[in-house]
Amino acid sequence: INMSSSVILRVLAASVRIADKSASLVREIMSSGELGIVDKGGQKNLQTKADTSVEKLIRASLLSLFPKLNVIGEEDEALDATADAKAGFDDDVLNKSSPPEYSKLTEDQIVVWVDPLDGTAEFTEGLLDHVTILIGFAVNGEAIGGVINQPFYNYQAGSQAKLGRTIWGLVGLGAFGWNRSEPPTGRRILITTRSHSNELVNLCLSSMSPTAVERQGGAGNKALRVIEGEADAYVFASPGCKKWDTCAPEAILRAVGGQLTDVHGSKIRYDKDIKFPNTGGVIATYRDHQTIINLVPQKVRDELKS
Ligand SMILES: Nc1ncnc2c1ncn2[C@@H]1O[C@H](COP(=O)(O)O)[C@@H](O)[C@H]1OP(=O)(O)O
Ligand SMILES: [Mg+2]
Repeated sequence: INMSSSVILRVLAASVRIADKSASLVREIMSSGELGIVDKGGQKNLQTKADTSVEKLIRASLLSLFPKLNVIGEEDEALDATADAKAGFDDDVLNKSSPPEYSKLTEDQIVVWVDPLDGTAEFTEGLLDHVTILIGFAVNGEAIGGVINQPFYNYQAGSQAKLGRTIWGLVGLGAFGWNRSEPPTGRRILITTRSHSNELVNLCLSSMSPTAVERQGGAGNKALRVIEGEADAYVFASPGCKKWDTCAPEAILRAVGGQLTDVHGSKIRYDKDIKFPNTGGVIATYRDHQTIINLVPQKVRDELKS
């Protein structure tokens, strides 16, 4: 390992590898057929064996290498000392040079937001391409870097296709592992939740005169669809999403020039002592963010305070 790389690049390089190992674990659990589904209470708020095992793996691996990181995860599992911490470092990440603003960051300044399995409801229903593993990095309350691993990418493309992919990014450096198809002008495809909908979510969507509304699981998945040009905005007028759902997606969107904010257009904060829910909802775009924000109806603004 190149110890001359900045801390943020080393943390990212390790996280890319850790996310890869996590993806193998998720695929193993899926093929075992024993998902171990637990209802955490509320609307489609599920947990499986994959959520807990992956969170343990990510937490133990990161902390063994970088003990001073602040790691916050959805499942809040106790550290598992048996998790194999030797995932290594991704060379493609280490070979980049750090943007100057982050070159002097120290471990203790980085807050890591982990969603071990985003799109759990869809995972249990076999909608496998909606599932992602999210590792996001925040500094001074801002999402600056992240990894999105899609463990079942290509699962319908035949047995020759390589299963799974990793997208990673850092603000000021860019994001890697994605492909954009430029959408036709004038189109407005909105993408939103399929398992956490309600009247307010639907009111917001219908106020935006969409060309079409797509309903898919996962915050990571929906952000990727926006980045790659399959949808024009991810719109979720509900407080159900948490910081670990949005940190990595927001950082990667920002790294490619996009935005992810609440429905008021205000930045989401990721400080280590912040409350978990994104009470102001979520809107993400690759471009023309303010155009979408301006279409949010007053009732939604009133009900979703930042
Ligand atoms: N009402 C809710 N209760 C629990 N989790 C929610 C709720 N709404 C959204 N989420 C979380 O936000 C993410 C994005 O929501 P959606 O997939 O519905 O668009 C989901 O993957 C889910 O995380 P997770 O699947 O990790 O539990
Ligand atoms: Mg999630």
